[in-house]
Amino acid sequence: MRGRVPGRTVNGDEGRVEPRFRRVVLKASGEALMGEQGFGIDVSVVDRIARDIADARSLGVEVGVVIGGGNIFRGVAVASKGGDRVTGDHMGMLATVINSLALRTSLVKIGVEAVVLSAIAMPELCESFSQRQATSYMNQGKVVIFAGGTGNPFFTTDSAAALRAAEIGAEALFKGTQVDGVYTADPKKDPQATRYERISHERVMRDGLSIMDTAAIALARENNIPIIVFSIHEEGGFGAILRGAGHCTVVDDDLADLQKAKA
Ligand SMILES: Nc1ncnc2c1ncn2[C@@H]1O[C@H](COP(=O)(O)OP(=O)(O)O)[C@@H](O)[C@H]1O
Ligand SMILES: O=c1ccn([C@@H]2O[C@H](COP(=O)(O)OP(=O)(O)O)[C@@H](O)[C@H]2O)c(=O)[nH]1
Repeated sequence: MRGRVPGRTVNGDEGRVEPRFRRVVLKASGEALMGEQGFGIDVSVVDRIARDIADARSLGVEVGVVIGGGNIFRGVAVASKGGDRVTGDHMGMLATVINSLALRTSLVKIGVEAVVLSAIAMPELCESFSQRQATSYMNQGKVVIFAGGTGNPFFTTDSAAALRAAEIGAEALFKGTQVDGVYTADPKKDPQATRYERISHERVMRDGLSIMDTAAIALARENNIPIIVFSIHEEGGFGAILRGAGHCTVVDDDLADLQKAKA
C-alpha cells in the first residue's frame, strides 16, 4: 500500500474508482480556517473544505467531521498566562462550535445535507451529540459535524475525532493538518526531516512524533482505526486519497514493515 490508500477500479468502468473506505471521520485543523488572516474564519477556506467534503460524498463515502478551534482560541493560551485552564478549554470548545456552524453553512450552500451535533448542549444553535443520532444521520448520508470537542477540558479535538470515529464505527480517521504527513521530526523546525509513507501507531507514540496527541493515537490504535495524515491546504487532497492517489502518511498497525519514504 506504500502510503497510498488504494481505491478499486469498478469492473467494466475504468474511470470510476470505488473508495476503500465507506465511513470516515475528517479532523480539520482549526488553525487552517483562518487562511492568511492570522485569526478567525476565512470563509473562502471553509468553502473550499466544504467542496472537498462534497467531493468525498459524491464517491459515496459517509463523512463525519471534527473541526479544531485553534483559529480562535486554545485553552493553553489562557493557562500559559496564569489563567484558569478549565475556563480556557471551555472557550476553546466554544470556538469549535463557531467553526462547525461556519462549515455547516458552507456545506448547505452547495447542496450538501449537513448537521451539527455538539458535545455541549446549546439547543438554540444545534442538536446535542448522541451516538445513536449521529449514526442515524450518517446512515441517511448526511455529513455530521461533531462540535464542542469531547465536551471535556484537558482534551483536544484530535482526541474528539478519534473518539467519534470509534463511536460511529469509522473505518479511518483523516487528519487534515498543516503538513502533508508524519515526518521523522517536526518539518517546520527540522529541514532535514523526511516523511513516512506508512508507520504504525505504536512507532508514532514511541518516537514522540507529535503530529497528534498521544491520547488520540492510543484510542485509534485500540480501536484498529488507521489515521491518514494529509495537508488540509491541498485542494482536492481528501478526495484524491479516497480515490487511491494523493499525498499522505498512513498510520496503521496492520502495516507490518515500517518504511521511511522520500519526501
Ligand atoms: N513528526 C512530525 N511530523 C509532522 N508534523 C509534526 C511532527 N512533529 C510536530 N509536527 C507539527 O505538528 C503540527 C500539526 O499538529 P497540530 O498543531 O495539532 O495541528 P492541527 O492544527 O491540525 O490540530 C504540524 O504543523 C507540524 O509542524
Ligand atoms: O475535547 C476537547 C476539545 C478541545 N478543547 C479545547 O478547544 C481548543 C481547540 O481545540 P484544538 O486545540 O484541538 O484545535 P486545533 O488545534 O485542531 O485547531 C483546545 O485547545 C482546548 O482548549 C477541549 O478543552 N476539549
